Amino acid sequence: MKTSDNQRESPVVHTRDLRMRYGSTDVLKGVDLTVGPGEVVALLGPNGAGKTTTIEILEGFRKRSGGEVSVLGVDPDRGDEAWRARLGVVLQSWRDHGRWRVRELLSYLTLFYEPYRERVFDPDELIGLVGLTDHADKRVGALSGGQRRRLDVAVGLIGHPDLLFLDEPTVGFDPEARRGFHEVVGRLTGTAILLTTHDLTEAEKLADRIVILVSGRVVADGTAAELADRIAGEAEVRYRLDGVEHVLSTADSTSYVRELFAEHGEAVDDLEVRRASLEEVYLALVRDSEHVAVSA
Ligand SMILES: Nc1ncnc2c1ncn2[C@@H]1O[C@H](COP(=O)(O)OP(=O)(O)OP(=O)(O)O)[C@@H](O)[C@H]1O
Repeated sequence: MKTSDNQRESPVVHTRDLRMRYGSTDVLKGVDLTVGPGEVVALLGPNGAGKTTTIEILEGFRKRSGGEVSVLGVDPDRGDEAWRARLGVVLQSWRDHGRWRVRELLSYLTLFYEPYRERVFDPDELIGLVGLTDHADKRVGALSGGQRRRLDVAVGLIGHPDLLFLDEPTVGFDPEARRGFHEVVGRLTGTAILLTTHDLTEAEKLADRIVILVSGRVVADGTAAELADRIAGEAEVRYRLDGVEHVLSTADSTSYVRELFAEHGEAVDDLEVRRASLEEVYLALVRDSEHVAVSA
């Protein structure tokens, strides 16, 4: 679903001036965050920026110091079981369930969701979706790190959540497992997702919108392309003409390429148009924001 469509409906997550203080340290300094129905939002930021703290407040695991928070229309500090059953949570690490078997655990968890949800996942369907079919009868404690993480994702999804929190979901995945996970997320429909990650390729691939948090403040919020426009209005165009390589920067690469072909047609070879990568955009925004935070 497109961001513009989502924003017309009431958001599944909405915070205004969210604040968190540990002792005398302010770690969230007025965070405004919105996630629309079915929207996938990536929360990025350096270590210690406040991403996990934000997610834990939204999940109802941590009590905020100030500001307004609504998750699925409810203040997380007052969320009941029925509210919790609409959420899926994949934390950074779980330490429980080692003696359970994969299918057994997921089947058991459906019992919690069934009284509240119209639809829960069939455990075997979900096991297939996360690529654990060959391990369905294994004890959880005997899974590899990556297999364990796939199970974590399955645990988060079993109740067919309206909103799924994923805190660094693919840490420890091999490239194939990561791709498998991205496919799983891509196939989910009707579930809004708020994920944290340090993998910018993952953020760009999965997210409709990217929110960058630095030192407890949102410093950027938009699609990857919108963020790129903020720091770099120009794209780099490379091509080869009569065997000679040309490289130039232009603010209107579409018109440039159109004119290039109109003039030279098939003589143009190896054409490449490159905008700033999300990594370049991210590093520039974080650098600027940290500079402002230090000099303020
Ligand atoms: N229980 C706590 N008591 C005191 N300070 C805390 C507590 N939990 C987190 N902090 C501090 O709050 C700040 C934000 O931490 P948080 O875990 O939210 O950051 P993060 O953006 O998720 O970082 P990372 O990318 O490293 O996971 C950090 O400076 C951290 O040391």
